[in-house]
Amino acid sequence: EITKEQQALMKIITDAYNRHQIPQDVAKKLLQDQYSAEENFLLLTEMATSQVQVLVEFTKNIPGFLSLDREDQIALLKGSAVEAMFLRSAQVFNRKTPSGHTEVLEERIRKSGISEEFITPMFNFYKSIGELHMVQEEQALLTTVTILTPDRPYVKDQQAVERLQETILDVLRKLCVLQHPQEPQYFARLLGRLTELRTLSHYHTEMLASWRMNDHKFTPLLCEIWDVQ
Ligand SMILES: CC(C)c1onc(-c2c(Cl)cccc2Cl)c1COc1ccc(-c2ccc3c(C(=O)O)c[nH]c3c2)cc1
Repeated sequence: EITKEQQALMKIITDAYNRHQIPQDVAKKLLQDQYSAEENFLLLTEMATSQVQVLVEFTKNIPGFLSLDREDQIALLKGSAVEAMFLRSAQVFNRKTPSGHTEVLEERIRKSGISEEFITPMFNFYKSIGELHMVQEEQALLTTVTILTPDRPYVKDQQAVERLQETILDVLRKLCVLQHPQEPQYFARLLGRLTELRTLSHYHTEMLASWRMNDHKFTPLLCEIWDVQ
């Protein structure tokens, strides 16, 4: 079962995950009433930029992350940003509370210049995440596992990242058994979502290329993290 130090680790990560969220005044912008493709793209760009800032702050709270090589920290952030944002936006879609963000977020994503071939897998993913009914600890740990993926491009000390990731995977596996005793393959299903995230990340690269073809501008932070412009 989960040891004392694993409990402590899970608490640190879950508290950090809940603490670092998009500011409500930024999220509320989703509710404003312009719905042109241009307006939707600008709003989503603002949300993504704010989400990346939140992600950077969250990552600093992952025990051991700041002890990694500085360049590897950057490589892990760049390599996982899109996947972490898919997980975070999936949470918004599967939130039960009538924040109203769910409908407008879906509407804006569907009408922001993303081609149908990417929209379908994207919303299939959101649905498959919803069906997992993850508790918040599982969401926080799964995002952390995604960030600590050793084989991202340009990571030098993959072993160091692997050691950190294995520590988190061990806690997540035990938590899944505790939270879903009637579903022994639940942990495997969670890890299956990480494979789906990689595919979405490849689609995302093409989404960026097609937005740029139509002369869409990104913010400096997004250009840096996504190596565009
Ligand atoms: C540059 C733009 C156009 C872009 O490119 N690819 C993607 C993109 C898309 Cl379109 C889908 C998935 C991942 C990415 Cl990066 C995006 C938009 O990324 C987003 C959009 C929306 C949120 C988002 C919204 C609301 C909330 C929320 C709340 O309401 O309380 C709490 N946290 C939230 C986060 C995050 C990131």
